[in-house]
Amino acid sequence: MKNNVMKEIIKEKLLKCEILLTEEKLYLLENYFQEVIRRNEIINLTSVIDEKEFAEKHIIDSLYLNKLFYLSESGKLIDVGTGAGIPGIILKIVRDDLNITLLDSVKKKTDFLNDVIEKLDLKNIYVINDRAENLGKNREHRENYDYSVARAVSNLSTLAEFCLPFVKVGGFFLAMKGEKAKEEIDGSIKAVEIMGGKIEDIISYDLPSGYKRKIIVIRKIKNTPENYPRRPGIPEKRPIK
Ligand SMILES: C[S@@+](CC[C@H](N)C(=O)[O-])C[C@H]1O[C@@H](n2cnc3c(N)ncnc32)[C@H](O)[C@@H]1O
Repeated sequence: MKNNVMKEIIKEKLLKCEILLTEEKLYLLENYFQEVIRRNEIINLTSVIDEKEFAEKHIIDSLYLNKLFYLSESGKLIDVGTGAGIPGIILKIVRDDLNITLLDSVKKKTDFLNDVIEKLDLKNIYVINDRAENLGKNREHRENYDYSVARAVSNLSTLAEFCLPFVKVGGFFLAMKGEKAKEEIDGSIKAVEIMGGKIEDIISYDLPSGYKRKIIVIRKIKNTPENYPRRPGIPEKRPIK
């Protein structure tokens, strides 16, 4: 079985980034990888199926969020457009204390996430099948999280409308982005402001093979106006400019 190979690959890459994990956590990460690959034959979860690439582009990238940004103990986090559970499932594996909600609009993906959570016996993690535009209006979720995160979902202007309504005033929206983050920031200033956010920091890092990544840290400084997010589809069709 390839299991141990993946565990060693993850371990070696983590060491390069000075991230130390217990054998138990490495085992869970390896099992998560196996589950994604197995289900990927039936539903399209990721185009990254090579072990080394998966370890770096998905696992290490998600763990950098935990390494570089202080996520408070027992904080509540929502991963918007989580897909196969990235970064949400990976964060949950290393952070028992965080309360994590995984949101995705595709039912096949949320079914997969529920299966994985059961198989890996993860606790304090919840899955919701809905669109961000709908859930952001729901009183139980609106301005109810310390953090919202999103990776590879949309441009930053649209993401501000998807993600900031979930965040309490004083909390953060963390956008995981690639090299072109600067251009995206320029096009999102108005949307961030309208949604009640303020760009506070841009954290840059390189993955072990040199891929350039950024975390855009947006603090929620005032409530999101009631009329946002707009109807499903509108934030993507007509991003605020
Ligand atoms: C390219 S995938 C990225 C998945 C994962 N975050 C990652 O980094 O691999 C984008 C995901 O966002 C979801 N998505 C797109 N728009 C959404 C919306 N308005 N509400 C909820 N989920 C959405 C899609 O279903 C898809 O699973």
